[in-house]
Amino acid sequence: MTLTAPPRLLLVHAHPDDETLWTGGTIARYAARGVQVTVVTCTLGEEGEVIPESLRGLASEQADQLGGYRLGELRSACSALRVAGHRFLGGIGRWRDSGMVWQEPGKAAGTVADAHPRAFVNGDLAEQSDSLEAVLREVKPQVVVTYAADGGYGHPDHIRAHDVTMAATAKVPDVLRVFHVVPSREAVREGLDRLARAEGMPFTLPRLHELPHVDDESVTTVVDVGEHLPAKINALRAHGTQVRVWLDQWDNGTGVAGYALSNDVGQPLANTEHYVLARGAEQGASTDLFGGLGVSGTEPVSER
Ligand SMILES: CC(=O)N[C@H]1[C@@H](O[C@@H]2[C@H](O)[C@H](O)[C@@H](O)[C@H](O)[C@H]2O)O[C@H](CO)[C@@H](O)[C@@H]1O
Ligand SMILES: [Zn+2]
Repeated sequence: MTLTAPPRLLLVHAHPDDETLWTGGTIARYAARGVQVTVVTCTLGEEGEVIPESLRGLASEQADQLGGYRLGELRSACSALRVAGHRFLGGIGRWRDSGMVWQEPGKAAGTVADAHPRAFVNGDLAEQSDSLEAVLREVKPQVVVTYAADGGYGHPDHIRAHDVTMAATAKVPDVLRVFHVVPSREAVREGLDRLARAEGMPFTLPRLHELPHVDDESVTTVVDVGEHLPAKINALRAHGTQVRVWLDQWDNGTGVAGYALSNDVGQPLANTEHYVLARGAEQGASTDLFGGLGVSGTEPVSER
């Protein structure tokens, strides 16, 4: 019997919670198919806001212990999604959450956080790219996922994660495909319509233009994650300082699910996650990150 190594997927995310918010269904889907999934997180999320009143003392401007707490949330979420391996870029604590960039009239863009000496966006891009390259050469993923050049919604750490990933993967030829995870306009629109019809959602219902989204013509790959939404919901719940989950009649399997971050803006949970192929062969990639690569072991176990 010849043993072949399992297919390998590696995802690069900026903060603890992004792996689930952006790609939780995809991770659960491929892990369930025997794909070895590795998540690289670039910071500990130290500058995040804190939803539960009882935990607000952890915030950076108080005890500054949120990073350590979010480490525990991340581990629980990775377990719920069946992540096989996790790394912090440059090792745990190397890079700090840079904070959100804000623009006050007459003031330069930036935050107190991004003046921190370890702020991710202030780090040396070459050092950061070398760190990721080392992980890529160790893990040897066929497929890598990160954000598009705008970071998905403009957060400076997300933009830097994109830059680091594109620089590192360009130096590792064994990476057969690089995808950018993107918010599909149609999926966001349909999800907001579902939330609008549901009763009792406790969040502010935004309009489409208030949520990040891309034109669906740019989407190359639509991954069906419907059967893995329970795992994604459990992982979202693990990130309790950052996310609140709302389920409407979910137990009958046909309900409506949504979530909100600390800004209390409702966002839909969709049955699909969407990608733009940034590098590699497009043939076969329309519904499967590994489609057409001839990498066995990514089809459902029942179909083998
Ligand atoms: C999903 C994500 O990237 N979250 C980041 C983000 O958090 C948001 C930020 O605090 C914003 O000001 C809030 O309105 C929003 O609700 C938050 O989700 O930025 C944080 C600071 O860099 C980061 O820790 C968090 O993971
Ligand atoms: Zn983030």
